[in-house]
Amino acid sequence: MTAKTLYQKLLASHTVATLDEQNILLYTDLHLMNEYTSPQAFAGLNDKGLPVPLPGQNVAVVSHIIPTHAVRNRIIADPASALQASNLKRNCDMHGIPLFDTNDPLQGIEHVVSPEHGMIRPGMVVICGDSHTTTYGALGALGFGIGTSEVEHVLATQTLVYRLAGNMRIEVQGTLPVGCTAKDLILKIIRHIGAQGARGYVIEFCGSAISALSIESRFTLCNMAVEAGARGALIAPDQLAIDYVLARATDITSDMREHALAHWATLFSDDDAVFDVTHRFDASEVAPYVTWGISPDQAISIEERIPADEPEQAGTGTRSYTAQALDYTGLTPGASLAGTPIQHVFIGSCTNARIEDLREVAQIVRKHRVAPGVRAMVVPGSGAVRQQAEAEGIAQILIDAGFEWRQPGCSMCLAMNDDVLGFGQRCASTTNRNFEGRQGRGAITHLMSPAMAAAAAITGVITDVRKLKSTGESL
Ligand SMILES: CC(C)[C@H](C(=O)O)[C@@H](O)C(=O)O
Ligand code: SF4
Repeated sequence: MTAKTLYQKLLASHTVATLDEQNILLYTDLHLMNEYTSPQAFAGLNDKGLPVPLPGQNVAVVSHIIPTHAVRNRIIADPASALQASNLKRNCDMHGIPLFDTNDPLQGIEHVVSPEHGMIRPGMVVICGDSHTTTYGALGALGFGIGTSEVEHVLATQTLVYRLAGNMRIEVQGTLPVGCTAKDLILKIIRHIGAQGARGYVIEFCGSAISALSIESRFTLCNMAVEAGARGALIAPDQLAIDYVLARATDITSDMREHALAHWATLFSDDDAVFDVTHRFDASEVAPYVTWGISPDQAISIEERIPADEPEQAGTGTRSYTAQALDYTGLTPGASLAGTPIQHVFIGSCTNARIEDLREVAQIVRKHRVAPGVRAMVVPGSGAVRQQAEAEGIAQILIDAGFEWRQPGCSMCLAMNDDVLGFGQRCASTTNRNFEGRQGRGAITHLMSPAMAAAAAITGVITDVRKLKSTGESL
């Protein structure tokens, strides 16, 4: 038997048919949907009069357009968004698809909600019309985003035509320094391999630093793999991942458990498996990372200087991407990012709005106040996260510090609801994309960890959280 990577094993167990050298028909265990990328797919299906044969293997969550004002009954004021939500409900009802609707107490961001309920399990193929479906690699599931036409195909057949990807391994050995998190690690990785550095590949993360990460930190890591262009991200499931799943997947009976455990034990890359590309990183070299530009790979450690402006792309006469980015973000080449004033702090998104993230923020802002002139909001990733944070007293710490404590949703991660930043506003954000206008027209996004965003909130400027700790200002 030839040695296989974990990715190849997952493909082998889900291949319905080989179509040609590059494409297979892939079976999918779970299809997640949101209100934003599903309407045309349902319309196509309904026009053709096709049923959804396996409705229980599809789940929908209202994520993107939902308002996050802290009121009990959320009403979507924007007519187009309200229509998307009501269409989703109608389509789910029609086809018997489970839905976390607008006012479901467990609603939230689809990628936060689904693992919480034990829906994501090692060895699964999970797809969604959303690029951050790579998140599920944290549990040893192959997750990836699909387009709307594919959503229709999946609804009708639970399969899709899948173009094979290459195998990339990213090995991280060593220990993350104090004050550094999975977010800093992934920003460093993306900075080094580039926003297209994993294009065409599924990344398998491995090494002692990866094994040492909590499951929530692994979600953060795999979530952002797509920002390096990856078609998927995987971490071989270990005991931590198995315990996480078994604690939540209450439908796994004791008979099924033995079978599941035996299967999950096979989910690793064989020793002799061949990777097309391997990158190695040393976790001890990670420092808090912050983006300075308009692409997630335009990131530097807080100790570095903003890169020099390259006036034009060599010989092309067109402005370099660095120059364009600096123009947009209004930063000075050669200056330090530390000390840059921010007007807004956003703690949220499928990258960093889980309970561990909020605990970390609370620990830093406890007994502090959000700096004058700064608006800071926390948007929990799901209703369950929100409830837990309230039960643990975290919400109160955040409120006492002056944060807005909001209802769950995507919110200002992409400003598709009414949480939109004003022109020229600079935001310390725990999200995953810093594209131009992502959080509002003319708004500037600095991606960073929850700890770094917390430090920015209480100081009003981009701040090295490690310095804050060493001066005893926090805790
Ligand atoms: C709206 C959706 C299609 C999009 C995605 O695919 O990722 C969004 O979630 C994002 O983060 O930009
Ligand atoms: S939280 Fe942000 S990145 Fe995640 S699904 Fe929503 S919009 Fe996309």
